[in-house]
Amino acid sequence: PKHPLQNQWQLWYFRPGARGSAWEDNLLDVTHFDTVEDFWALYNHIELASHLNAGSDYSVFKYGIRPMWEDEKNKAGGRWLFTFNKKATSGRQIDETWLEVLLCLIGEAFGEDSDQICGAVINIRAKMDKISVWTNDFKRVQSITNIGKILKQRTGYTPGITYEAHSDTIVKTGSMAKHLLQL
Ligand SMILES: CN(C)c1nc(=O)c2c([nH]1)N([C@@H]1O[C@H](COP(=O)(O)OP(=O)(O)O)[C@@H](O)[C@H]1O)CN2C
Repeated sequence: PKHPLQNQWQLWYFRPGARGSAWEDNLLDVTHFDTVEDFWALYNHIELASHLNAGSDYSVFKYGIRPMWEDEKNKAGGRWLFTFNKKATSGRQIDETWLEVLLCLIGEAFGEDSDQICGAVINIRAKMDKISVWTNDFKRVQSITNIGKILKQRTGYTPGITYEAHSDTIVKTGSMAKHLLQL
C-alpha cells in the first residue's frame, strides 16, 4: 500500500500571463496528492522549476487553500522569503532548495507548528528567483520563528530570510515590504 501523507496537497502552476490578462486567470490547478509515492511520481513528471520560463511559479499548498493572499487561510498570514540572485545561483541549487522545502512541508517537519503552514511558492523570474513559505497567522511570532529556523537548517540556506505579512506585501513599495522578522 502507498504511504499516506498527514495532509493532502495541491500543485498549482502560474503561467506568465498574456499582456493584460487577469492574474488569477493564469493560476492553474494542476493536481493534488496525499501519498509519498504520488508526490515523487508528480515531482519526477513535471519540469524542474529552474527550467520554467521567467514569470512562472509553482505553488504547493494544503488541499483547498488557494496560493493567493485573498484566501481565507492566507489573508491574516505571511511568508518567509528566500531570494536567489540568478547570477550567483545555479539551477541545481534552486531546484534542490525547492525540493527540500517541499519535503519539509509534506513531511510535517515543524512539529506542532506544522498546522500553521499553508504552502510554499517558487517564483522563477528574470533576475531574482524567490521561494516563500506561507503561514496562516503573522502574529504567531514564536511559531513563525521556529518554522524559519527549521527551514534554514534543512535547506542549508545561509543568507538572511525575512518574514512579511501578506497585508504588507500587498502594499509593498518595491522590495521595501515591511519585515516583521529576520533570521
Ligand atoms: C487576486 N490578485 C489580483 C492577486 N492575488 C495574489 O495572491 C497575488 C497577486 N494578485 N499577485 C500579483 O502578481 C504581481 C507580482 O507578484 P509576484 O509575487 O509574482 O512577484 P514578482 O513581483 O513577479 O517577483 C503582484 O504585484 C500582484 O499584482 C501576486 N500574488 C501572490
